[in-house]
Amino acid sequence: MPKVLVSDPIDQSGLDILAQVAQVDVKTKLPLEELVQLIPNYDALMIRSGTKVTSEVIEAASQLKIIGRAGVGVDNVDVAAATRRGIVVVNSPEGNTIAAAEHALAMMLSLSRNIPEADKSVKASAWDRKKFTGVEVYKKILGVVGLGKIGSHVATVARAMGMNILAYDPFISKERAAELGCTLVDLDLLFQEADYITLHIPKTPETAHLINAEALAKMKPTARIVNCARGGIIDEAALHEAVKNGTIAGAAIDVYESEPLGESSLRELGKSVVLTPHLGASTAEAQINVAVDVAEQIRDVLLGLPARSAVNIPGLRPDVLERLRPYLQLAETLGNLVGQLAGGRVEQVQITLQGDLANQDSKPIVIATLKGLLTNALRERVNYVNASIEAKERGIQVIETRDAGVKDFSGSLYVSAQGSLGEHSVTGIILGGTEVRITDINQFPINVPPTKYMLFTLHRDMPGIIGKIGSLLGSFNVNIASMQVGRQIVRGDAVMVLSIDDPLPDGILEEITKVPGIRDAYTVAL
Ligand SMILES: NC(=O)C1=CN([C@@H]2O[C@H](COP(=O)(O)OP(=O)(O)OC[C@H]3O[C@@H](n4cnc5c(N)ncnc54)[C@H](O)[C@@H]3O)[C@@H](O)[C@H]2O)C=CC1
Ligand SMILES: O=C(O)CCC(=O)C(=O)O
Repeated sequence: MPKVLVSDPIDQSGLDILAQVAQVDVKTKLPLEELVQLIPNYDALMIRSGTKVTSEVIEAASQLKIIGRAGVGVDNVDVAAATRRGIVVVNSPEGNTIAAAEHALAMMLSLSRNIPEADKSVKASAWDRKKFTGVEVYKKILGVVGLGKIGSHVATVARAMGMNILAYDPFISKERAAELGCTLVDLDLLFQEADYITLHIPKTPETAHLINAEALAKMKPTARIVNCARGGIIDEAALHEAVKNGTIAGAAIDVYESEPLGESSLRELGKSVVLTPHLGASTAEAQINVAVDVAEQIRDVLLGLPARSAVNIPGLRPDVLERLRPYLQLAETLGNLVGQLAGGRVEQVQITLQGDLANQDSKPIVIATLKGLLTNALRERVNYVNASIEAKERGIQVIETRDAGVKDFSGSLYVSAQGSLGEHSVTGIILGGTEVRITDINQFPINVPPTKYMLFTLHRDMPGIIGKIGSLLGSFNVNIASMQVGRQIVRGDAVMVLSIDDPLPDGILEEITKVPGIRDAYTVAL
C-alpha cells in the first residue's frame, strides 16, 4: 500500500479520501531534518503553507510521486526541483478563493472601524467611543492589485458596498476588467489615487517588495493597504516607517516576510495596523474544499491517473482529460515503439496529430509521446512532469505538426523518430474509444494491437518467407501469438509484425536477418 505523509493540519474529509488507497501518517510541525529523514518512506506528501518543501527534502524523496498543496500558493515548494525529479505538484486553485477574498474585505473593514482595538478595550472594561471613530469605505477608491480569482471577488463585493475600483493587472484585458466594473490603470496611478489598496498577486521576483518606500511615498496620507496575498510583496520595514510617519494611514496584514511572524515592529503601530496569522484560507468551508480537492488528486496519481490541477504539467479540464485519456495511452505506446525501432540516441522526433485529433490540445499528447520515447532509457524516472525537460536535455528536437486533412481514420497519431538505427515511423488510432491499434509501420499499412513483445521484419514480399520465420522461431521455442503482413505493392517490400509470448532469445534476431529476403529485423518490448 502506498504511504502518504500529511505534514500540516488538513481537514478530516481529505484524510478519509487518502485512506481509501494509502496508509496515511499525520505528523505536523516536523523540523526540516526530521522531514528529510522521513520523506524517503513516502509516495505522497500533503501540506498547507506550514511545511517548506526545499530542494533538500526533494533530494531525499526517493519514492515521492506527488506533493499536494491544500491551498493556492506553492511558493513553499521548490517546484523546479520537484519537476526535475519527476514529482507532480498539485494545488487547489479555487478551493479557498472566497475565504481569502472575504478575509481581505474583513481586514479592510476592521481597519476602517478599528474593530480589533475597540474589542480589546471593551474586553478590558473600557467604554471609549471617541477614540475608535472610523472611516467609511462607501464612495472611496479601492485599488486592486491582481485581478485574478480572489481580486475579482473582492472587486465585485467592494462595488456592491459602493466603492469605485481601480485595478492593476498586466495580464488581464480591459474588457474583463470592465465586466467586473473596474478601471484598469497603471500601478503609479493606482498608488496615487486609491484610498484602499488590496494585494491579490503571487509572490514572484517581479512582485517581491512591490510595495517599498518609493511606492508608499506615492500614496495618499489617508491610504490604507491590505495584504492577504503573500509575505514579501510588502517591504515590512518600509511599511512600518510609512505608517509611523503618517505617509499612509494604516495597514491590515495577514501574510509576512517570515512566518510565523517573529519580532516585528509592525506590532508597535496600535490601531493603525491590524495583524492576523495567515488566516485567509481558514474557514471551515475552504478547508474542506482544499482538503478534498487535493486529496482526490493525490489518490488519482497514486492510482496511476493524471491530476487535474498540477502546477508543473499542463493543466487540463477534467472533461478534456477524459476525452484525451485514450490518446495519451496511444501517444505513449507509439513513442515507446518508435523509440525502440529507431534505436538509442534519438536526435529528432516528429509528432503529427491527424484528422479529428488535429483539433485537440497537442501539449499533453506531445508530452505522452516523449514519455514513451524515453521510457526505454529512463524507465520509471521519466513521467509526464519531466518528459519535456529530459528530451530537451538529451538534445532531442521535437517537431509538432497537425494535419486535419488525413481522413483514413477519424483521428490518428503519426510519430517518426531519427535515431541510431535510422528513421522509423508509426501511426496509430483508438478503436472503439479505448483500444490502441497500430495502423502503419514505416509507411506499410497494418492493423495490429500493441503487445508486450513484438518482432518486426522488413522483407521482400515473396513465397515461403513467412514459413521460414515461423520455423526459425519455433526452433528457438518462441511461441507466436499473432502475425500480420503489410505491403504497398505485390512482390515489393513488406513488413511482418509478430506478437510473441516471450522476449526473443539472444542471437535469434541475427539469425532472422540471415534468412534470404529479410532486409532488417527489430524486436521491441512495450
Ligand atoms: N492569505 C491566504 O491565506 C491566501 C492567500 N492566497 C494568495 O492570494 C494570491 C492570489 O490568489 P488567486 O487570486 O487565487 O490567484 P490568481 O492566479 O487567480 O490571480 C493572480 C493574479 O495576479 C496577476 N498578476 C501576476 N503577476 C502580477 C503582477 N506583477 N502585477 C499585477 N498582477 C499580477 C495575474 O495576472 C492574476 O490575474 C496568491 O498569492 C495566493 O497565494 C490565496 C489563498 C489564501
Ligand atoms: O493553507 C493555508 O492556510 C494558507 C492558504 C494560502 O496561503 C494559499 O492557499 O495560498
